[in-house]
Amino acid sequence: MADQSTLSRPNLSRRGMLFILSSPSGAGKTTMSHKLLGADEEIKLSVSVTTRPPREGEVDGIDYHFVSDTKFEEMVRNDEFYEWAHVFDHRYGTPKGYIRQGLKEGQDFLFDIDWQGTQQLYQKDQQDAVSVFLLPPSLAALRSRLETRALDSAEVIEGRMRRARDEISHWAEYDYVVINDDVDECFVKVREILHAERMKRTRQTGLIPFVRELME
Ligand SMILES: Nc1ncnc2c1ncn2[C@@H]1O[C@H](COP(=O)(O)OP(=O)(O)OP(=O)(O)O)[C@@H](O)[C@H]1O
Ligand SMILES: Nc1nc2c(ncn2[C@@H]2O[C@H](COP(=O)(O)O)[C@@H](O)[C@H]2O)c(=O)[nH]1
Repeated sequence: MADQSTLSRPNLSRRGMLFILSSPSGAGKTTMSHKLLGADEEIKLSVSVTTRPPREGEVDGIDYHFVSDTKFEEMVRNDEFYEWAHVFDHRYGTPKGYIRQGLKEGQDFLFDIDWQGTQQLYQKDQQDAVSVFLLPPSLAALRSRLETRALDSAEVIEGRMRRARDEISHWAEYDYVVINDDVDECFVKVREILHAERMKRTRQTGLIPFVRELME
């Protein structure tokens, strides 16, 4: 009979992480999020609630929970958000839902949120938060990405370019900064951060049996 110890792979147990991606609009958070979610089964997207109307191709419940102003107000009154903020002309928020319980069970969550939301998450739960700021290679590249994406009106794109300076001014508040010039290279870097952070000693909550025995 096979030795049981060779059948199960020894693993450390740990708390989950709040893995945050922020950037000026158009720098590539959604692109990186989709790649991470496709490549890593251990991380789940925190689906935000927004009063912004859906863009072409966006699906309610998958990309966002799209709600009216009245519904968002009601959720604020009922204290249903982990964090929320005004971004551009709309409101966006992270529903509390299953996050606290998930973290205890070792579930990692991916957040595509702005600097205001990031600050609020750090105030609530500094130990579990890891933040990455994505920078475009230049402002010209950022504009070109928003125009090529072709999902927002010229007026909205101008508004987002005006807000870019404000968003970028918060880059130093983040744990990591990565330039998204080449998509694949940027993805490798973001994934390396995620992998390294999972192994951080301070996140570990349990020792594998032989280490525990040694420590007793
Ligand atoms: N490294 C890159 N090189 C060229 N184009 C890119 C790169 N990364 C992303 N893009 C493209 O730029 C556009 C904007 O990317 P994306 O939607 O991921 O940005 P975002 O930061 O999520 O924006 P928003 O905050 O508005 O949701 C998309 O069309 C995407 O395909
Ligand atoms: N503070 C929060 N910011 C959020 C949340 N969900 C998204 N966002 C940010 O809003 C802008 C615009 O997003 P878009 O989808 O309209 O382009 C972008 O910076 C997102 O990161 C949230 O729950 N809280």
